[in-house]
Amino acid sequence: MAVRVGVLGATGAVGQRLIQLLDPHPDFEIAALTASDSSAGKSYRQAAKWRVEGPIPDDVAETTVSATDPDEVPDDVDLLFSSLPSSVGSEVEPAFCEAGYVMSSNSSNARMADDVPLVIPEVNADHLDLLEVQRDERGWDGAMVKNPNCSTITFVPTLAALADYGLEKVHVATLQAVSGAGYDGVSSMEIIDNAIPYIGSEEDKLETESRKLLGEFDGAELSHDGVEVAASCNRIPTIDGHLENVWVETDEDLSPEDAADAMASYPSLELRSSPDQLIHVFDEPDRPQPRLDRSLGDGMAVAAGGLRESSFGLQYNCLAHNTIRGAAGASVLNGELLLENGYL
Ligand SMILES: NC(=O)C1=CN([C@@H]2O[C@H](COP(=O)(O)OP(=O)(O)OC[C@H]3O[C@@H](n4cnc5c(N)ncnc54)[C@H](OP(=O)(O)O)[C@@H]3O)[C@@H](O)[C@H]2O)C=CC1
Ligand SMILES: N[C@@H](CC(=O)OP(=O)(O)O)C(=O)O
Repeated sequence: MAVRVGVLGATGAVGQRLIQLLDPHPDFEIAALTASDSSAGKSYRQAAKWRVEGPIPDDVAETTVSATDPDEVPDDVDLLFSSLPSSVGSEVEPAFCEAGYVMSSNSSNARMADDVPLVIPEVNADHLDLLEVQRDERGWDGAMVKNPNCSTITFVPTLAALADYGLEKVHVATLQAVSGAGYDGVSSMEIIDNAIPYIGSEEDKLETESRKLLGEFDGAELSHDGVEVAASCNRIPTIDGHLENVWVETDEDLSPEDAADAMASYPSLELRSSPDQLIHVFDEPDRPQPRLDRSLGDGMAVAAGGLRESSFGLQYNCLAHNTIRGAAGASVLNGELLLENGYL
């Protein structure tokens, strides 16, 4: 029987992607949609400005949107996907977990909390057991797992593939699509014929979340990895797909050929939304590119290319679809991991 799920922030850009992924999902059934008080009481069709490709699923379109309040979500909903603004998430997500709901959240609040697992299933699925510590410490029947920032999700799988060579220092420069800022985030006058070398708080997220993801959980505590990460984040006028330039210094010698093998053979998982191949490695020096490569693995794969030696160690480019692998798809994958691990 399908697990009954709800979407918090269902009318937003990421909420719409969540609905696209959850509506046909064989293990999940959408049973609640929430948004702000101004949307509550309206049908989803009235409340949401639907901006993703394809129509609103019929059953979703006529569902009444609720306020984002634990009392408004039916008790028989077992799993919530949250795509709320982080300022709202920090207020309301803990209340849902306290009320007994298990939550897979995409919002950035609490990602770095010691007792909150920050998970990319292919990289650190074992961190999910931090939920036992979380429940002990917070006295929750529910639970909260987070996925990382979309730019973090793009480069961390490639680092995980190289971890056996001993990661020392990483430099990463991003070229981020406008959808990452949300529909109203960057105006056309700002971004057309332009690039903006600043995205608020983004660099810190890449530098800190990556070390948490690559850290070790000993069953009681999570230690962050010691790799040094420096990030520079830029907004460019693509619609979807974050492209990143990465330089990696390792303890052991690492040739571009060995790095390509390590990435191409890095295992995917057998969760429903896992891509068959997690990291696609291109031989062509001008790939990956956002428009051509963001939909690999239905938007759930990572692409890498341009692997070469540089005076700062190995250099390469990587790419992922920011609103699928980097946001909604990442939350769904964590939901599937929660299901597989008996948390639902
Ligand atoms: N866009 C992207 O690519 C990515 C976004 N994220 C993160 O995901 C989250 C959502 O982003 P995005 O979908 O772009 O944001 P949007 O602004 O498009 O959507 C926000 C959603 O939250 C609801 N909401 C806003 N204020 C409140 C409130 N006070 N109480 C309850 N619900 C509220 C909105 O409802 P209403 O329609 O009624 O206003 C809407 O459903 C953010 O934390 C963002 O940082 C992460 C990665 C990528
Ligand atoms: N800041 C990201 C999107 C985002 O909302 O990230 P986060 O989930 O860390 O808030 C971007 O601009 O592309």
